[in-house]
Amino acid sequence: MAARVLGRIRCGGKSSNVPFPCFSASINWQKPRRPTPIHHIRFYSPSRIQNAPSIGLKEGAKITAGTKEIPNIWLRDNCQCATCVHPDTKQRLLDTFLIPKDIHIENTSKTEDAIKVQWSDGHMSEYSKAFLEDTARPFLDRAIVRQGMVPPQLWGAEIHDTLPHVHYPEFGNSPALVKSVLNIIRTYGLCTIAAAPQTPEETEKILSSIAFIRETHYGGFYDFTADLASKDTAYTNIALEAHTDNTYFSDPAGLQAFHLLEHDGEGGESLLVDGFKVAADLKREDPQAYDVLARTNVHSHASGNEGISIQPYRGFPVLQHDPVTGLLLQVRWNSSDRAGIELPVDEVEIWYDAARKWDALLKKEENEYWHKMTPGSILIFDNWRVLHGRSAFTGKRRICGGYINRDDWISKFKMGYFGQDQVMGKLASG
Ligand SMILES: C[N+](C)(C)CCCC[C@H](N)C(=O)O
Ligand SMILES: O=C(O)CCC(=O)C(=O)O
Ligand SMILES: [Fe+2]
Repeated sequence: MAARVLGRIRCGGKSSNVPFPCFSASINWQKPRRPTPIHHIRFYSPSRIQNAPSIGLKEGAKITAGTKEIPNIWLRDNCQCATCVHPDTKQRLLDTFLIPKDIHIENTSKTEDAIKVQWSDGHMSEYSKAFLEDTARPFLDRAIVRQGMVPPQLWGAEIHDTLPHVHYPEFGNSPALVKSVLNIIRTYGLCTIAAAPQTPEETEKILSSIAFIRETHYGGFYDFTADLASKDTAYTNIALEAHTDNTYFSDPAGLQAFHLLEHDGEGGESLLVDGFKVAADLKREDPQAYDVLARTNVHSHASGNEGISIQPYRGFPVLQHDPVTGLLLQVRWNSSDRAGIELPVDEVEIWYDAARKWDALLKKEENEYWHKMTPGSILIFDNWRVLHGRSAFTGKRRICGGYINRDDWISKFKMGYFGQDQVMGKLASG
């Protein structure tokens, strides 16, 4: 039976009898109903938030939010009481598919900021007004807490004069330090911890208080010089153009940290570029090139080390957007680690033309922030937004630091910025 079902699956446009199902893009259910709307680069701005939809009760006992009727199955499934959601683990205890298909409201009572519902299956639920209001907000507003969005401050070379930083002696290694650092990074894409202890041990402790440090084929917490300990140009003294790290991972590290511990030679200046700012420039100057970089998947690899060739499970565009809200979420750019471009070979020039424009903007003097790192100053930046590089150098140059996963630092950021109650309150409806 299973074989017959598989046999009907279309594979690469043809019927296939292979025992492994493979799905081609021509299968209808895979097609989005509308093409992805990335014709606009959007950044979240609080002024865009619309007024809360009004919550009402409709004849036939339906709860309404604005003009929308909230389906009873959704409401019952998202009851937040202690028998439906485990109070400690916050996981659903309710078996959704035991809810009768014809579940309906027997009775309601309204207080100032909540609605109590008596269900036809005998259960009682209470929904806060805020919870119900969120259900009918536009997707972009609903994504704010979930995606930890704050209005970004875009910057160029002028950030030199006002480099976002916190002063370590003011905080020590405390939760307040982490909270301030993450708030700054979420806004600017980077933060420096000034006057920090100049040891790898203390640097590791500070980074670990954000979240655990990611292990990669380079190790965990890193402490490196130009000795080719790993076969990657980072471990040489040659110049590195602006890039994001880990383009060869399916899930590139979210944060990256550098703490220069020593340098006794010349050069080795650090370069930082705000990828979101440059994306906004490209969008304005050449929307078509922007679109090509947003839609063309590119592959990447890390293959220098014996027995290793890391490649992501699929190609990703240079400018990665949320398919529903259109928000720019991630920049992936490392020309050194680039592999295949997912276009028919006779069409790849389209990508090169677009990438050339992007590259030229990245290299504009007004977008490049150059500085020399010094011991005691820990630089932490958002590797999904800010590109980094360095000039060639001589002498011994030693840097320590680490990677932190995107989901882990955003979790920490959200808990600090919005607070546990808001984050939990938006799980179902936000
Ligand atoms: C940071 N650390 C020294 C560990 C490694 C650097 C790896 C650099 C690599 N080409 C990339 O772009 O990801
Ligand atoms: O040496 C530097 O300043 C940075 C090297 C680099 O790009 C990296 O380690 O990811
Ligand atoms: Fe790098």
